[in-house]
Amino acid sequence: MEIRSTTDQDLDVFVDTLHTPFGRFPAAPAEGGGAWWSALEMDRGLFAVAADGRLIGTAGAYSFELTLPGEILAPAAGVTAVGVVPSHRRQGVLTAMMRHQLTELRARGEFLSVLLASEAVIYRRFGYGPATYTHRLTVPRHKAAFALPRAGGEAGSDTGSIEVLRRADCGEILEEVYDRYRRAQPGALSRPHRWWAVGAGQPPISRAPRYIAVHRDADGVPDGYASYVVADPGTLTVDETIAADDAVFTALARFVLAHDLASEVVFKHVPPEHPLRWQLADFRAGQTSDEDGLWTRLLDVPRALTARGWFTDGELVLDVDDPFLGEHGRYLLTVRDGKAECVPTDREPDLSLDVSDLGSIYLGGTAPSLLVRAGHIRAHRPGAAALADALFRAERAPHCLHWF
Ligand SMILES: CC(=O)SCCNC(=O)CCNC(=O)[C@H](O)C(C)(C)COP(=O)(O)OP(=O)(O)OC[C@H]1O[C@@H](n2cnc3c(N)ncnc32)[C@H](O)[C@@H]1OP(=O)(O)O
Repeated sequence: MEIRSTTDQDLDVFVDTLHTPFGRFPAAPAEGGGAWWSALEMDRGLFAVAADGRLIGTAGAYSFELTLPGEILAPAAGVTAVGVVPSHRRQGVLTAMMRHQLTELRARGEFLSVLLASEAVIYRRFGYGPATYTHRLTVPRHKAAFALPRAGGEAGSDTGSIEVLRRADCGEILEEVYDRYRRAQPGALSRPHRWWAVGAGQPPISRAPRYIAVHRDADGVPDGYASYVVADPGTLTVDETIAADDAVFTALARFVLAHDLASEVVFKHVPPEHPLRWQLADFRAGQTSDEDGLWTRLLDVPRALTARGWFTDGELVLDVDDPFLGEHGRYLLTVRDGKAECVPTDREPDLSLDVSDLGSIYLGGTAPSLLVRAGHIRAHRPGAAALADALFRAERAPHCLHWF
């Protein structure tokens, strides 16, 4: 078997080969727009080729920016389009592609790789760990009354307005509002202009018909939107709610929850620790289901740890094992005034962990102490896990709703 890079000329055969592992045929492009694969970066793709020349596997990567805690924007490879044809599964094809890809990413100078996992059992062995989470919230309309927030506060006061547009008429607004939002949201990914231009991905990037409730501030500047559609038997599904702040999110949520002829509203992506549930008069009104979002992999531990912002001072010695790449490092992490230094050390470790666990705690969405309790991370002294919790926390829960 051989792993080879793809070029633009390979797009059709790449898409065709990729669909076989999923047992599906490529769907017709969404109405008036491109198919999701029109955003593929074919200079970053890989084919696995069998000894007889047959194409048996694919993998790709997008060039994204990931927002790290502290509103730091870092380049991140978005691994995608991974598949091995059913006749050649469990023979190490994916393992060979992952090894090749990680080596290539490092050669390009990248230090972070992220993905959305089709199955949770696949990627930990390659050093990825679940790092962001998202909630699907379903609210029956008859239970959708809001409690009046006693203290008022930011979430209670909206001075803006909402207008309903059609997806086809407001692409530029969506692109602008999303871009402003993602720069301030830890765990969010950029949506390169190309995605919007070709209508790749899922709604509202794709041109599938959708209504867009656009929120504007008091000066008329768009600062949020909810992309939605009502389908039989009266389910209003919100693809995503993007908001500059809590007040805008609340205004948009109130708006869709008041939609006539909808018997229930499904918010596909509500960030963890979101106040919406607390704002409803009936605390049990919404049913939530949790999903993992972004899986993160560190390719250069000191670079990744010094890149993000920090919110508490402290010092930790981390003993990091990377079994897939056969590497091991012990680092002294020192945080002062929002910035970290990370240097090799011989000091006794505070925590021993696998690089996939470091990926899980990196964006602040998974408490290190949780992984200590789960038996993943080993704490070598009392207080080490609590200190790690305080250090790794982000300004708010990381969240990624970009599908790729
Ligand atoms: C980011 C994305 O694109 S997510 C999309 C991922 N693709 C899919 O889900 C499409 C359908 N599935 C597939 O194409 C394949 O089964 C893949 C890509 C998931 C795995 O490819 P394979 O070539 O079979 O993986 P490979 O042989 O290298 O497996 C390595 C190890 O992972 C395990 N493994 C791989 N996939 C799975 C799985 N789906 N479930 C359980 N174990 C798995 C293997 O058993 C093996 O374990 P071992 O080392 O203990 O023997």
